[in-house]
Amino acid sequence: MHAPSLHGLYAITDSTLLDNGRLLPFCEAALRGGVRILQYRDKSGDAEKRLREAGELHSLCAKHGARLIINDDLPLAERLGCDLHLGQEDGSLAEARQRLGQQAIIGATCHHQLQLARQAVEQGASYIAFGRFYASQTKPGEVLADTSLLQQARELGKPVVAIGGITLDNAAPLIAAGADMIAVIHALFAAPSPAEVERRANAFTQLFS
Ligand SMILES: Cc1ncc(COP(=O)(O)OP(=O)(O)O)c(N)n1
Ligand SMILES: Cc1nc(C(=O)O)sc1CCOP(=O)(O)O
Ligand SMILES: [Mg+2]
Repeated sequence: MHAPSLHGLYAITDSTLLDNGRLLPFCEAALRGGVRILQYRDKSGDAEKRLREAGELHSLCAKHGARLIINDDLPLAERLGCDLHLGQEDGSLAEARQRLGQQAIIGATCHHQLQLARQAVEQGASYIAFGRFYASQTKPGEVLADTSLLQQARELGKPVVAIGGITLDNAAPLIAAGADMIAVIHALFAAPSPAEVERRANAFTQLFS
């Protein structure tokens, strides 16, 4: 597999928005629209469903030259040979790096704190994610991150992700401030059809050119 480009639109799935058979067609539309990093984020706790869906998405991503990042679940990432995203309460980054190997992408949630990002880099994170930048429908909570954080985070030498309430209308200042990737759920997948997901993915992707 060629080296991944940690740049551009980072799409994240949502089990509510993508239920009733929408997961695969909507994700394939996002991939057609230019997504090269897709995160499987499922909070159901249904291990059988998670294994099946993640496996299907892994094959789909391979077909499109994209990477599949599993949220929260090191054993699932290890089993499928996928990449991983860990939050502050999701286990040890160092252990994940040791188990998944040097080639794996392992991302870390750093909220709005550079100190968390420094620690994550020391423990082997491939990218550092900050948020929320705007009010999020998916994950309501205080908006604490701002664009100056992105500029400072660049000095840590790892790709920087911005997340939280990002839409086509508010993404540009984050990219201008130094976000290498913008991670999006609602503004991408709360769409009425795969065609609209593809159009939105394409429009987000264009913001990076
Ligand atoms: C790219 C990216 N950034 C941040 C998060 C949030 O991770 P976490 O804080 O562990 O919260 P959950 O997503 O697990 O609810 C993320 N998933 N992806
Ligand atoms: C999963 C997640 N983590 C966040 C953080 O701040 O760490 S915000 C968020 C939800 C992102 O979804 P949307 O694009 O719909 O706002
Ligand atoms: Mg988590």
